[in-house]
Amino acid sequence: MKLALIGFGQAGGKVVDAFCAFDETIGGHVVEAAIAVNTATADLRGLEHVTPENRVLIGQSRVKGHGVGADNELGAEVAAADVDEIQTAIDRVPVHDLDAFLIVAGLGGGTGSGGAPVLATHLKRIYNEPVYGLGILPGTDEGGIYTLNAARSFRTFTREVDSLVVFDNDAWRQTGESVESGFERSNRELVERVGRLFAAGEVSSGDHVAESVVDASEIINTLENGIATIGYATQSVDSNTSGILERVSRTSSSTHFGTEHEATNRITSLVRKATLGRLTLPCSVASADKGLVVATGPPDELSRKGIERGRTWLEEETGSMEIRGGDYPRPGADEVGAIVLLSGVTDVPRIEQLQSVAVETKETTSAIRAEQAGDLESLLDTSGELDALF
Ligand SMILES: Nc1nc2c(ncn2[C@@H]2O[C@H](COP(=O)(O)OP(=O)(O)OP(=O)(O)O)[C@@H](O)[C@H]2O)c(=O)[nH]1
Repeated sequence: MKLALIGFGQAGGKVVDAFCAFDETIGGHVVEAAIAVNTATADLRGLEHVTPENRVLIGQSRVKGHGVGADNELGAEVAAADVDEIQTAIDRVPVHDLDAFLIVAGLGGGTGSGGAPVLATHLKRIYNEPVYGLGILPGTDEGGIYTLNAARSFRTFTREVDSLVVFDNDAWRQTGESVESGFERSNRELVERVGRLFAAGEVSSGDHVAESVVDASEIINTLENGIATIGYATQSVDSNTSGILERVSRTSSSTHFGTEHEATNRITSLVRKATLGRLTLPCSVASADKGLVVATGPPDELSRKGIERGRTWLEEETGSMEIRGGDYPRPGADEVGAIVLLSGVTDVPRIEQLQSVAVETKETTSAIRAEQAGDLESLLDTSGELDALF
């Protein structure tokens, strides 16, 4: 399906940039427009795939292009004040070709954390197309202020979008990695999942169209409310071998049975792996309200029976009757994959932990501020011996 991507803040811009690069690599044709919004000039300058006219600097009169320094209330204020500048860039997007907007932001900082929910409210007011969010949670070691920002933004962003796909930096961190290379790798993992999911609903007329190909409306119907998470698993197949097997299968029914059986089992097992492996936001799968199973790979590997079995298995795991399934054929691909989208998830330990640390941070910060005000007053107190100048 066709998306207008809007990256808000540094993380948002970088992820949109990586998304565009990935979309080009796989020929996904998902990105109809890519816009980056920031309060920091330097962050916008670093982007490669967002055209200069689609880089929108906001809040110049307040922060002079230096960012909002993790103050997300200021981020929200600046976004509300300059929303017309963002709209000018969106006005250039051919909205009639769009299936949805996707606003991407790191929720721990200031600009994206505060600005993304403001933009979501604005877009919902103007357009009929769904507005999705892609929110990145900070690592637990980033400190109280990032956690507090993320918890407050998460609450607001979830309320303002049609669905918030969440990526937890904490769950995707690897030991021994520098922050920068860690982000680069996480961003690749993130855009691979989100990019392939949306590309599945964008099979163009020239592509091989399978019988049960996923349609944009199935993604839209799955992403109807609340919080969403994505799982992905792949297995290599030798495209030459699969071609040979297909040729052999035409002449030998037992080989045909063997190959089909293998393809069915492969897809079913990949659906399980994608669901039970690392999700973009780890959660209890049973709490999902809706789901979508997409099998991707060379057309002759996409067993309908496998998809159906995977779909039924996910129905049992979630207890939901709204699990959709389909395929995304990629002729010539050398691997088969399963993408699992779970939406409306409600049992998410990481969110509960984020919220309780945020509440603690808020209480501690207020106590420190009150104490500091008292301490300063007593430091300046000269028992009436000295007067202030004015
Ligand atoms: N996954 C991922 N997370 C990132 C990346 N860059 C920053 N983050 C996370 O995003 C949060 C910080 O948000 P930023 O986007 O840097 O901040 P900002 O929105 O530009 O806001 P200010 O810098 O305060 O003006 C932190 O929690 C980081 O962990 C990235 O490239 N990938």
